[in-house]
Amino acid sequence: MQETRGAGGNAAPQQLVGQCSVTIIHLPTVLIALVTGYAMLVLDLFLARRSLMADRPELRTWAYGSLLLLLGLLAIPLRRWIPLGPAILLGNGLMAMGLTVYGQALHQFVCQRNLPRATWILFGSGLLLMAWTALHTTSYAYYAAAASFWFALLLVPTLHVLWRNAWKLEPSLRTLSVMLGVCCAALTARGAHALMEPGRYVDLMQPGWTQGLTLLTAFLALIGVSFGFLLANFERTQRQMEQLASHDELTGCYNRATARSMLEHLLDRCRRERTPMALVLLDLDHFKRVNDEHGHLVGDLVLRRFSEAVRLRLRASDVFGRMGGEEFCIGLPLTDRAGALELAEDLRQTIAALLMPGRNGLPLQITVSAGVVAIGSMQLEDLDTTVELLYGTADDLLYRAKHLGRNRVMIA
Ligand SMILES: Nc1nc2c(ncn2[C@@H]2O[C@H](COP(=O)(O)OP(=O)(O)OP(=O)(O)O)[C@@H](O)[C@H]2O)c(=O)[nH]1
Repeated sequence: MQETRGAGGNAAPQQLVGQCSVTIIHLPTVLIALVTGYAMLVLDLFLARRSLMADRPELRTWAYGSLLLLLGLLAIPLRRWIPLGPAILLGNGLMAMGLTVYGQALHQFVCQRNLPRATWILFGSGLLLMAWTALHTTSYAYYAAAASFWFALLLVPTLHVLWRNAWKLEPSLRTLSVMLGVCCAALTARGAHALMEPGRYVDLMQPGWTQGLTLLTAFLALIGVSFGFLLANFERTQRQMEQLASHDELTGCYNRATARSMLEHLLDRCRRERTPMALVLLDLDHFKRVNDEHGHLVGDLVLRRFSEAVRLRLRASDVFGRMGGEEFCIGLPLTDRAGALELAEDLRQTIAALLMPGRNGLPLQITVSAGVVAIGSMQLEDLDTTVELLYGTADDLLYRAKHLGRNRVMIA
């Protein structure tokens, strides 16, 4: 920023007031700062992409969007050497393409969908409108207004998707949405101002404050959006790694180690609160046959469908884990013997009634056997009652259920 000082750069402050001094933003400086900022951003994104983002295609898309914006900014000085119309068309075309690519990356990240086709149509129509403006007018104010409204409109579908979904996803997306809103507002203000006061838009480098302020705000907000997007990607990667460490990838249940420690916590809590609990061990019957006759892919599908059906029947406080292969366990807080038996029997019937698509679309049915152990406050007081012991008892009961012909529930 600098101050215009009228005639005589060393004028005293009183004189400045008399001469109505105006604070301006020095646009060449702004441009150099923005180019430097975007160059660093592009470097950061391409480096982050190499180290972390082999499986984050959205970040790769974002890196290319930033590169397009950088090239668009670098194209601005071309106005010195080539006619204004083509120079503006090239620079603004690259920037608009960069914003559209940003929209594509955000759509992929937020809702796993591509940008609506209407946005690409908007991009193409805007390019045609800019070309028409270049042919029919030499007024920079019209270029500035058309480009600003075009850029702002290109952001609207992405803003819409963000406002609807960002609050449920990674926290960084919230600040990102606000920054994108600020960018859109700054561009709209610039477009409106250019139409209302064309005299202030004779040239991009014309001294003044509105032109510089709106440009600076829009592009700085976009840099903020980019860092928000990087952070959101890191947050998602971290969440996915935590999920992988504690959950079974195929079924989404807790894995064996996590289920064990959750059951320990459950037992401790029930012991402290003197409330009953139960443990159910479930094992699919003749699962080897399913694999042999229908193939492993169908076997995997059966495991997924089975877990979904069980999960639907459970409460949020129940602990559902895959202990290995086709064996699952359920920890039931606040559940006595009768309640546990009712649930296990209910699950057995639900699974027996499930129809799944087998090889060549043939219907496939499976059954499950269960061993159930329930403990009340008496057994909880006995410190020898451990998860190991409960698990061992349920396993013996499950073995008996298998031995007696499968598709049945045995309870202690
Ligand atoms: N498709 C698939 N199969 C699995 C997976 N984990 C274990 N299995 C298979 O599950 C089968 C378990 O077979 P068994 O232990 O003989 O048990 P079963 O055939 O169910 O017999 P019973 O338990 O006695 O009724 C094996 O063929 C394993 O290869 C998995 O993640 N996906």
